[in-house]
Amino acid sequence: NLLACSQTAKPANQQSWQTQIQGGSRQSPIDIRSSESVHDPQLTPLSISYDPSDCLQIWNNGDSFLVEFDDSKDNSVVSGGPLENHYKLKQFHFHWGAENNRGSEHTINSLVYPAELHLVHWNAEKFRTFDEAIFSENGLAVIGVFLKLGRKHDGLQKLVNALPAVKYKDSTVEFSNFNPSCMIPSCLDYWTYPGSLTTPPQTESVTWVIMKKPIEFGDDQLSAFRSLLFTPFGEKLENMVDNFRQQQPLMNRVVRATIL
Ligand SMILES: NS(=O)(=O)c1ccc(C(=O)NCc2ccc(F)cc2F)cc1
Repeated sequence: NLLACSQTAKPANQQSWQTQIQGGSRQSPIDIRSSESVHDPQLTPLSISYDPSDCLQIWNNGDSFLVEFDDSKDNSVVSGGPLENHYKLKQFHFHWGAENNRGSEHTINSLVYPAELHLVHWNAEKFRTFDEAIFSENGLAVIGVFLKLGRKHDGLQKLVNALPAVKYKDSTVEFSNFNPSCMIPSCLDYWTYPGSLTTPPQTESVTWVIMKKPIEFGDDQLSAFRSLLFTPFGEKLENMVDNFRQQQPLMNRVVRATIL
């Protein structure tokens, strides 16, 4: 069992306030060194199919804003690639920085992106609920997509327009008919490795699938992310920025890469 412990010795790159999971051997995020990744010919393309009618609401949970999906049906699923089973989409969220030189959780050869999207799925063939899967081996599959600044992302604008309604922590707003497929890059090449949640309880239940190609979005769209607040209504205003974890030691893990 993984006990969060704040008093263990921390590797140099570990920020002091971050908990270091005691005995954690597969923590996320990591720096992906492309030259050290292993090309695995057995890695097939991901099969991603989302139903926009499963989209329910946006929730500011004080860490990020989550776009939550109805996972009671089997319409929004990912399978294939490194995944043995099909995994249902539960929510997606982002991590970003206060400035453009930081924000992503994973890095590629130490290159940082200004933001990173996480599409969070749970193994509905092996577990009955998301909460059960989150604490189980092979429980979750998270697709990571890097965001770089450039042209405005037309598909994202609908989401950006809804953010002022969830400015404060613990606010939610109804949000429907959004297809997350618009945020998946056209190139389906990816890296994959065994890891963890990047926020507490940082359980080591995640198969990570990091898309090699970033998507583009605009400065104004990133500014809208930065206008959200960590704090609830009535409390001191703290902009929701720099909600990313530091990279963790790779330890005894291999990152595999597709050859598509
Ligand atoms: N950034 S990430 O993609 O790695 C990530 C994904 C999901 C969660 C999450 O659902 N946390 C809430 C939560 C929900 C249920 C539960 F049992 C425990 C728990 F932490 C946290 C981090």
